[in-house]
Amino acid sequence: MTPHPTLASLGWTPEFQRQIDPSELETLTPARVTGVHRARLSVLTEDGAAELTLPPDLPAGDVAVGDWVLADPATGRAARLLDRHSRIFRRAAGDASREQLIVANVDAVFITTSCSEEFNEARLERYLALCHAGGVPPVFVLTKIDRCEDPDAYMDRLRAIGPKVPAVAVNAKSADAVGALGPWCGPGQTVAFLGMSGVGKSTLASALTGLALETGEVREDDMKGHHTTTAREMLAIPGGGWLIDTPGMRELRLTDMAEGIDEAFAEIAGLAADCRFRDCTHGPEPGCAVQAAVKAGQIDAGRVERWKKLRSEDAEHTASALDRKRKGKSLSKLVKQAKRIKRGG
Ligand SMILES: Nc1nc2c(ncn2[C@@H]2O[C@H](COP(=O)(O)OP(=O)(O)OP(=O)(O)O)[C@@H](O)[C@H]2O)c(=O)[nH]1
Ligand SMILES: [Zn+2]
Repeated sequence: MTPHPTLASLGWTPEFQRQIDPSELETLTPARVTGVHRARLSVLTEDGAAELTLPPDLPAGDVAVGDWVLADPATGRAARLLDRHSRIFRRAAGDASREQLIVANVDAVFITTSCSEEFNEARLERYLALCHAGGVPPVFVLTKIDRCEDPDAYMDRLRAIGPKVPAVAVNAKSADAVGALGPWCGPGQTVAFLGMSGVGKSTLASALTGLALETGEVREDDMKGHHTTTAREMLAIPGGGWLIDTPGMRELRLTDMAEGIDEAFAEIAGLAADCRFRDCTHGPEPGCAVQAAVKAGQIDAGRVERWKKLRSEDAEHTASALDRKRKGKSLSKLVKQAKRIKRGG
């Protein structure tokens, strides 16, 4: 039988403690969300796994795996949602101003890529932007180094797009892989994987958790039997941490992401502040600090082009979503008017 977890081992920190009044703890219990269902949450508390109902003012869409709630054991309800320190989100369909939460309270995201044709700067920069937008520290994980002549060349390319992002190189199938990810998977730490299909995420996730995850399934038995600390979407890492592996995380598409772009391209965004014109397109106009830096060989021209492309895509995305929203509003106005006319009002 697995011993019951402590709050700290579940990822509870002083940051969450500060959000609650000590008197609240007389009746309420902190609980980590391990599954979000239509009207119900699966959680882990110091007493083990439990199911909570949702209060009317807390829709399931506002809660994500990884969140902390205060549970009321008397009613079996989630009484209150605590502020999260990080999240992965995408834009809600049709409304770019609304966030659709994917996961919450993640301490590190492993942006996973391999030493192969799949390696793509533009895509990795998008993943970085997604992490920055949600306040999640990224870590680069380069896989398949055993199949490559010169993994260092790939490491150099990673350093070029994220000089401050920690990077590790592994053979995901070797016994050392778990140790390489260890620094981010200590007690109470929560991690998740991002990356294209086939780069080795499942291989690494299986190695970390000791579960056979290749099939994307965890047997029902494991839920009821001995592994009471293991939920399907938040998996215990022996020796401490937690791996969040939700369908939402797996299905995250790169076109969904927003913001975080200027942080992923900090050195370029910083220069743009020095352009002569405030609305500089960083193209042919005079006094462009970005183009000047390219000419001086201080920044990479390809990277500037990718930055511009991401920013224009982002602007387009936001504009079209706003447009749809406006159209939706005017349509509902028309419908209301029509109803009024019908009623003779
Ligand atoms: N030689 C070698 N093979 C690897 C490495 N990482 C992954 N593989 C193999 O590559 C294939 C795909 O790995 P997965 O772990 O399933 O990749 P994934 O990212 O989970 O892919 P999806 O499940 O489709 O998202 C498997 O056959 C792995 O055994 C590595 O570092 N070295
Ligand atoms: Zn400029």
